[in-house]
Amino acid sequence: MAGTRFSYVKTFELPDPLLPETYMVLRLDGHGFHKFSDTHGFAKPNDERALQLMDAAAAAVMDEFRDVVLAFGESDEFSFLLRKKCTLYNRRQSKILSTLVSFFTSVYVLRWPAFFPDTPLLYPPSFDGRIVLYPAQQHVRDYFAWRQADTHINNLYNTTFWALVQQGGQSTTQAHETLKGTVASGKNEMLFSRFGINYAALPARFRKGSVLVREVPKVEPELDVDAAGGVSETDACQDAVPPTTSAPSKRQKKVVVVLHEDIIENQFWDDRPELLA
Ligand SMILES: Nc1nc2c(ncn2[C@@H]2O[C@H](COP(=O)(O)OP(=O)(O)OP(=O)(O)O)[C@@H](O)[C@H]2O)c(=O)[nH]1
Ligand SMILES: [Mg+2]
Ligand SMILES: [Mg+2]
Repeated sequence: MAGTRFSYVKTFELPDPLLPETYMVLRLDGHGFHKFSDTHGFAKPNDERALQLMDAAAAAVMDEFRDVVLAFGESDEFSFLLRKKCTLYNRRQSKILSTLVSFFTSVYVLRWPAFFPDTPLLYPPSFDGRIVLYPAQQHVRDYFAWRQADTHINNLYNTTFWALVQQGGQSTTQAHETLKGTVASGKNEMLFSRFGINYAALPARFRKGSVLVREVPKVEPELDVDAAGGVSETDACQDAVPPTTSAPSKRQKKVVVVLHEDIIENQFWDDRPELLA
């Protein structure tokens, strides 16, 4: 259509390049998942199937987009770190954002039946997204620390809240009242003394969220891929290396693994200097 009298409209389309040499963090979040989780009967406070489905969709994003070097997920959100030198789509913001968010959403829908075999998807889920640029390594560290601290705060609150309701017989209004003004130690104590729950013993997935990185598997990957390709905890999400019993060799391929470990302290980052290279 170039050259027609209509083509001037193209000049209204503005470029939206992202600043070069900066870390890109893309965060997506389920739209109206309070309702979506209720409608689809998610377990409270944490639904393992739903969290695993989020992990599977995020792993698929990492398989598709090699510039994504790290992902962190909790609840209905996932954050993706794209490497500093990334030139994907010439760093056009709307192109990167819309493509990754729609890809994630498609995989979420495509894989739904594998994780919820007995629950039909009743309406289409959607995810919003944003990209934030961070100039320094410390910002990236602090960003991911912020999200993991949020995971812990929310999970401790939600675990105590639902224990008060489900085991303690309180109404949701009463449970909110009970928790008003409490600090972390108070909630831990309440969980233990009233409900016999040792918070630290709860699944790490719930307490720490999901951390996805590419790694040469330390052990033979458990190809726990069910009929529809579902993945499970700590597993290879990408094409697995051929089974071997020998030490990792150069021929072994990195795969996306799902971890549930601390990313606030230095250890995680010291072990993986390539993430912030
Ligand atoms: N029962 C249950 N609910 C969950 C789980 N994960 C997420 N949710 C729900 O999803 C919500 C996510 O929070 P938000 O993203 O702040 O809220 P939202 O309803 O998605 O609203 P917007 O993001 O603003 O569109 C939580 O408040 C829960 O209601 C889960 O594992 N189990
Ligand atoms: Mg949401
Ligand atoms: Mg959310």
